[in-house]
Amino acid sequence: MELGVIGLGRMGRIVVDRVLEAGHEVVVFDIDEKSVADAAEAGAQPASSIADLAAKLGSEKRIWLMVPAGDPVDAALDELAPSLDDDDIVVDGGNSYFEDSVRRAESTDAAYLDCGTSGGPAGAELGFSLMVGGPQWAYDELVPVFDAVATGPDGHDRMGPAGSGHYVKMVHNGVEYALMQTYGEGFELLANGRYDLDLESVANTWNNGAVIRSWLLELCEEAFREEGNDLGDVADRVEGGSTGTWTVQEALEQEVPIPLIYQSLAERFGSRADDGRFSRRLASRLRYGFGRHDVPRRT
Ligand SMILES: NC(=O)C1=CN([C@@H]2O[C@H](COP(=O)(O)OP(=O)(O)OC[C@H]3O[C@@H](n4cnc5c(N)ncnc54)[C@H](O)[C@@H]3O)[C@@H](O)[C@H]2O)C=CC1
Ligand SMILES: O=C(CO)[C@H](O)[C@H](O)COP(=O)(O)O
Repeated sequence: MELGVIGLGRMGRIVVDRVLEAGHEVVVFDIDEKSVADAAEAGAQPASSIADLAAKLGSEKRIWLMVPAGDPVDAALDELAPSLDDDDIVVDGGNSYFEDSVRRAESTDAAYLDCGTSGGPAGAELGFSLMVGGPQWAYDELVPVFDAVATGPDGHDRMGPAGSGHYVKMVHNGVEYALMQTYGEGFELLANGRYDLDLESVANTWNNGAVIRSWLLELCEEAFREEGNDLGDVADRVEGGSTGTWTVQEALEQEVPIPLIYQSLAERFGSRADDGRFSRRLASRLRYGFGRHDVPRRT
């Protein structure tokens, strides 16, 4: 198969590498020329613009967008629009708001797949977990690409119609916020409690057989190993928040109580007052662990 990939940052580049590795051909574009040159060196065919990428793909285009959510997705779709028709397929693998994806699916001539992507840059070696919404035929057609980008055939599935992939990913991120918050609180109590504990050792011990073992807990272990028992200069400031905000807004609309997820989001907002809470400093460092997001540091 031949796949066009637009957006070659932390995530898009992994899509390119994994699809190439599986033996497919890849045409790439990014507004950053160096990213295009780097991907070309890895074996992809470079394009000089989105129109050029579409032209290089010929008929029955399969295109994966991995650009930041919001305006960049609409900008890319606007540029693609003159080249698309109903036997083409566009995948949005970013963290788009699900209602935007429904709108885009309705207004794009191509079949549109909204694909929630989990695993982060740090998960590249294993492959991602992909939650896909949109037409069944388009999902079926792209199974070889999803097999390559995901952990394998079990790492992806069609969730339902347009919007459902990004909806499931939105809720996934709400869960992610709450898990990070609860690990943060537990370690904050241990850090300030009765015993002088080695927190890397605690995390390691928990990761070996404990009920609460998980990848996020492995990333806690990594954070203590790399930053030190007191998290060094990691600041009490947790960035991000859009996907958690959408989750809470949706829960309010559906009248579903999700107090833990709401409280985790509130903690992030509270962190912007910078009063030095350990739990939030750990949450911030974990965002680097899985997503390679910048860690604000104490000055
Ligand atoms: N980093 C993470 O842990 C995860 C990120 N995501 C989502 O994946 C998407 C991409 O994220 P990252 O790769 O982390 O971001 P990134 O900032 O590392 O890369 C984005 C890339 O898109 C390019 N770009 C921006 N506008 C463009 C346009 N109009 N045309 C072509 N290229 C354009 C940028 O130059 C950059 O190379 C986002 O929606 C993000 O929320 C999803 C799951 C995990
Ligand atoms: O989707 C992700 C992980 O699953 C991304 O890392 C995302 O950026 C995290 O969300 P936020 O920026 O709101 O913390």
